[in-house]
Amino acid sequence: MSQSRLIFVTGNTKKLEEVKAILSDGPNPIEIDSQALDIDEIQGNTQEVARAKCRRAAEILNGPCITEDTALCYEALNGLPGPFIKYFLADIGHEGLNNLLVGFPTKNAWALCTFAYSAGPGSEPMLFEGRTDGKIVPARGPPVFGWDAVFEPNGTGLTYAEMPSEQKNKLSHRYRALEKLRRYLQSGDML
Ligand SMILES: O=P(O)(O)OP(=O)(O)OP(=O)(O)OC[C@H]1O[C@@H](n2cnc3c(O)ncnc32)[C@H](O)[C@@H]1O
Ligand SMILES: [Mg+2]
Repeated sequence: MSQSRLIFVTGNTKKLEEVKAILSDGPNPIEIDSQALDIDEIQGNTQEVARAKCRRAAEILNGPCITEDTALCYEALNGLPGPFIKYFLADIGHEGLNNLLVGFPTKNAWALCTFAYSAGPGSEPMLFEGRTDGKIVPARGPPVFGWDAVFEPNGTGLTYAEMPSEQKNKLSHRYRALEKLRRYLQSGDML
């Protein structure tokens, strides 16, 4: 069994937990080291935000690394709050995230995860996106991780917060992005 290590730069311990669980699973596990750096995030679309953060992280570490950005996008709002979800969640909470959609016929939304990999300072980050479609619902389940309690992936009848972590980690936006990153890293013998 091959074993590889990679540095994941994030200030979010719940993300780190999920990334470790997903990448260490399966026949070709990738082990993660983490660095909790506080990196300024620019304004822009999800790809611009993801690239800028990874570029900066690689400069600070002076070496290869991955970073990740998560967006929650409402169909009725043409994809907003998108990459700004962190600030919406902090300021208006689960109830506010529902109230934003009062009066709109669709509660459809998608969770979008963008991993970025840089081979080191000056090396343009590569992006790996994963998307899970669902809808925004009144909060159900333990309010442990971000907006998990108000997002119900299609076909499950459960919010992310109500699912066992093994179930979320097989259908989540993060899982889908990490499958692409894993294929890239392992196909190119990057690790
Ligand atoms: O240091 P970084 O990696 O940037 O961590 P962060 O917490 O700042 O994360 P983001 O900038 O990507 O902002 C995403 C927001 O969405 C939340 N979030 C991310 N992934 C989530 C998930 O799978 N389920 C629920 N909430 C999530 C997270 O807590 C933030 O409030
Ligand atoms: Mg952040």
